[in-house]
Amino acid sequence: MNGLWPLLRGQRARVVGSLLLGTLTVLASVGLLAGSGALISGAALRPESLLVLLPLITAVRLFGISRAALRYAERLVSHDLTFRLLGRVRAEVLARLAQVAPAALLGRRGGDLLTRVRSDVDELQGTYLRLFAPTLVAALVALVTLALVWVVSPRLTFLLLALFVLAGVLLPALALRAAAAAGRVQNAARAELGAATLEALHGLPDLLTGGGGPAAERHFAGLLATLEGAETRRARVTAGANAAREALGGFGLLAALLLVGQGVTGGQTPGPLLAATALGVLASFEAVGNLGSAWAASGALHAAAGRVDGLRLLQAAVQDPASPRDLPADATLRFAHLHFRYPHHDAEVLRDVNLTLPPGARVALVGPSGVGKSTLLGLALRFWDPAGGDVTLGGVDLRDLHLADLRSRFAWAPQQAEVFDGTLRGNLRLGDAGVADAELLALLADLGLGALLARLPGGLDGWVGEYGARLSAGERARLSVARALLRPAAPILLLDEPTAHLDAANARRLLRVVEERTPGRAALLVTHQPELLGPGWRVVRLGGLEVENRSRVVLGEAEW
Ligand SMILES: Nc1ncnc2c1ncn2[C@@H]1O[C@H](COP(=O)(O)OP(=O)(O)OP(=O)(O)O)[C@@H](O)[C@H]1O
Repeated sequence: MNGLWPLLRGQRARVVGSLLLGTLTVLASVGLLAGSGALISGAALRPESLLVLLPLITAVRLFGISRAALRYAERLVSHDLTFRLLGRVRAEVLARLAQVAPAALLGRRGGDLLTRVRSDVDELQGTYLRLFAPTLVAALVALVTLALVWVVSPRLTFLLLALFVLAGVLLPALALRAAAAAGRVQNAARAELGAATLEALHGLPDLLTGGGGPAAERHFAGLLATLEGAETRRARVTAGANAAREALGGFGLLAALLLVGQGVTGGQTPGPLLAATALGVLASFEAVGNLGSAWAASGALHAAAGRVDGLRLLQAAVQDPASPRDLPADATLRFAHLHFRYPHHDAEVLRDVNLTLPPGARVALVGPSGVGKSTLLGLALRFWDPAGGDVTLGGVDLRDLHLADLRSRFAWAPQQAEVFDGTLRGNLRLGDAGVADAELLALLADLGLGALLARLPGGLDGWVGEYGARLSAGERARLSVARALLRPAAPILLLDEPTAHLDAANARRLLRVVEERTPGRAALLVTHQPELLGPGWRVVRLGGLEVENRSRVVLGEAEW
């Protein structure tokens, strides 16, 4: 349970309250059954003395009513605790993902991340309800039951202790061991199924048209068979353990009848205690029996905690400085003798790159595919830190600036334009939440998206679909540029191939809009179509045609 205890930090009052209520609920059940047994046999043995039984009648009623009230109160407290726990874990995990993105998340499978963030975190919400509460309540109930039984029959106490250990510790431990391998297979198959489903849904058109359908079907059939096999093996173990536990409870009942019965026939024990003890013992197994499922849950919870911790422990590629410097007023961006290689890669992507982007400058970055143009923009945004040389803003090293401050200086339109499943307006307002509709409409018209507005049912309220599926690639790219243009406070625009999906007329139009709408702001634009640029642009070639020479930067040459 070591890895799971920290989840409960700061919740001591609720944990203690819920444990007390849970224990009292089970003891009320034990009291109800034991009291009823004593009452019935008392009434049968001495029907004439009903008055003597009055306290017992009251106690039985009290146990009956209080059991429901206690259970209700216990559920309120424990569920409140559970939801607090879930809220905290989810917030922590999402905050961590935001800190380490994008570098630490690249290369991780989306489906696996989704399973961790959703299913594993959901699983962890059961830490208290499914593991801690039943275990601790069972221990407390067992102690109280053993103490009460000791008064009636010390011999029965020892036997009951042995049965409790068997039913609550040995049996679950054996069951857990027997089901462990199946549990591991089940977890792995579930994670793989989640990832494969997401990938298959995403790539469905490619699978259908590229003939990959049968292979994908076989993969899914294999995974489902593995999952089903593992689930069946676990279910068999659970069924066997449940049957054995019931048998132990029945054995406890028989032992109580036998041992206390001897006392009753010998005259040392009052008759009504026979039924009271036997039924009380049976009721106490309710709590001890729950230990089996608690143990079974413990495996899944530990696995989930491990996988969630895997996210919590992700190392960010860049850190916020301990004492950040103030943002400089000057927005000159400079790469000086820059070297960079991606983590876990030997080859340098950028080697001795020098480039200055003064305020208001327009620089177009060109060069062969894969030479590192997008990477350079990522370094300006400090997604990674350079391996050598430095990147400065207004003369201040980026590593000395608060990350949020630094990124507030850039308006970025990435190469893969990210469009969220929502309305056109919602997507545009990511750039500026307060921007008026009239301004949005004017910008869309400027960018040649008037036809999209007219076509999309609902106009600005029109739904763009998942990842902008209802838009063309060129429309998505222009939407992304519009978003960047709607961040007027950012003095530097980073535009990564915004014209890649546009025809020449629309591409020229987009570049003209960028120029007209960003007076005084600098722009670093990655493009493979420098011939479309106006005269205000300085073209910089990153690398030569040979990959070996790709670090050579030629500044300001009129190559086209
Ligand atoms: N996250 C990453 N991890 C490892 N290598 C990467 C990563 N991203 C890019 N690369 C590699 O770094 C090199 C530069 O990639 P980059 O995307 O910067 O090139 P580019 O010049 O923008 O290319 P293009 O013109 O095709 O968009 C490529 O060889 C690419 O394979």
